Amino acid sequence: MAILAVNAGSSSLKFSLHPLQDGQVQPFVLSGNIQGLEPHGTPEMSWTYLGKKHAEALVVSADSSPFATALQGVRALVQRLEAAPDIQAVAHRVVHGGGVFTESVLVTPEILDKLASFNSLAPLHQPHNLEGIRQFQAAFPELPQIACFDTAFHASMPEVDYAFALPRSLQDQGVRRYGFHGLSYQYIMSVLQEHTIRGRGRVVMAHLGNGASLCAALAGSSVATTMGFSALDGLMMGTRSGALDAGVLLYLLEQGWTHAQMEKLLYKQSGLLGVSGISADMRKLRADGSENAQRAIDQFTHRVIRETGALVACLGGLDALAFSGGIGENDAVLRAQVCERLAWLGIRMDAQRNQEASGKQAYAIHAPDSSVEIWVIPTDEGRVAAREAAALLARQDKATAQGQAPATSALA
Ligand SMILES: Nc1ncnc2c1ncn2[C@@H]1O[C@H](COP(=O)(O)OP(=O)(O)O)[C@@H](O)[C@H]1O
Ligand SMILES: CC(=O)OP(=O)(O)O
Ligand SMILES: [Mg+2]
Repeated sequence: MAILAVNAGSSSLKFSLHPLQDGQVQPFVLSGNIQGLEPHGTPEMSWTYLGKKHAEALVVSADSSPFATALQGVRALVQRLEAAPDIQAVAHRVVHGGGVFTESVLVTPEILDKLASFNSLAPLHQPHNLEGIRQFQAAFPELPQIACFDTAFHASMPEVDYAFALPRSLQDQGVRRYGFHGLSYQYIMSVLQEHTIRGRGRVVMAHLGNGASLCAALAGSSVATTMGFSALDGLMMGTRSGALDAGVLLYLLEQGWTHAQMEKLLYKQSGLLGVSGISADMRKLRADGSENAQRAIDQFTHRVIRETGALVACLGGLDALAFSGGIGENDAVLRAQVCERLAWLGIRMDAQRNQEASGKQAYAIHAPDSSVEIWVIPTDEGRVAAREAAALLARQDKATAQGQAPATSALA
């Protein structure tokens, strides 16, 4: 038996198949990624199955889109794998659970409708997430589809952090900070706590990928995060602006900008791409070497430093800092600059270990005299989604067994 995890991110579709042993989720046997999902893009699917690497270009038919083709590609792949364990459920990363879903749920048509009402709060993600659920439901109608929420990890945030300074009536309508990347933070936290007692203290986790955010955790629970009501707030990202003075939006409205133009600007034309005018991809900017590329990188780095300082203030100090996401896991220069500028906290990085960290599992990069531990932890949102799904199925089985118990004893 196994759980298939599907993670439709803003720039890629990731999938993984996790066998279950005695109800416990094992590391994946299949792991893959599809890039090229932008409109008119050419989806390229690459995957590793039982340790062997494969790649395939997917052909988008005239009546389809790159994203729908990608989902069909994953479906077809899992159906043709040889010796694959039977899939027991599909676990989907769903970015927005609003204030309603604070834990993973078995998807029903009513739940799907409710989740669709959050589409405009995460337009780069939520429609993709839900399309994934619909496609897999149609392809495998006998399998439970389980939604696992990015927002759920932040349900522990205190009101003083999640409330905006707006009239209470708006908060009652759900206008508040939710926070995202929760599956990633849940994973990073579990690995950190496995490796160090500091994971139970004051921790800042940096998920720096195409979408980027920071989370402050105390004793393993989220107490503050940089993303807000939508996945636009906080850090600068690949194509998203991050935190922006709301006055800019009022100005643009006054200038006649439409909702669609503003949405495109904030979600797709800003961030590293907008500032550099070159690319949203940190690797390309590092390789570019131009002044515009450097300006974008410097701004990105500065925002990470500035927001880390704010979260450390919320925590009243720092015991451990963890880097993750495509940039956090691989960009040693960014990690070094962030740690250097946070030296006032007693942070000391081991330069050699920082260079060695990329590609390793949970690697400590602090120097022996550092008062803060620094870790690089490759994230695995799929594994957390699979764990969530396995736990939900186990709870259901238990409830069913308990429901049957009186009938059994009555028979006896
Ligand atoms: N070696 C590297 N150095 C710097 N940045 C990298 C490296 N490898 C990947 N990245 C960056 O990671 C980002 C994508 O992160 P990822 O977490 O995979 O994205 P997503 O949010 O789609 O899951 C891109 O900006 C990419 O350039
Ligand atoms: C919430 C979010 O920004 O997700 P991603 O990093 O996958 O874009
Ligand atoms: Mg991501």
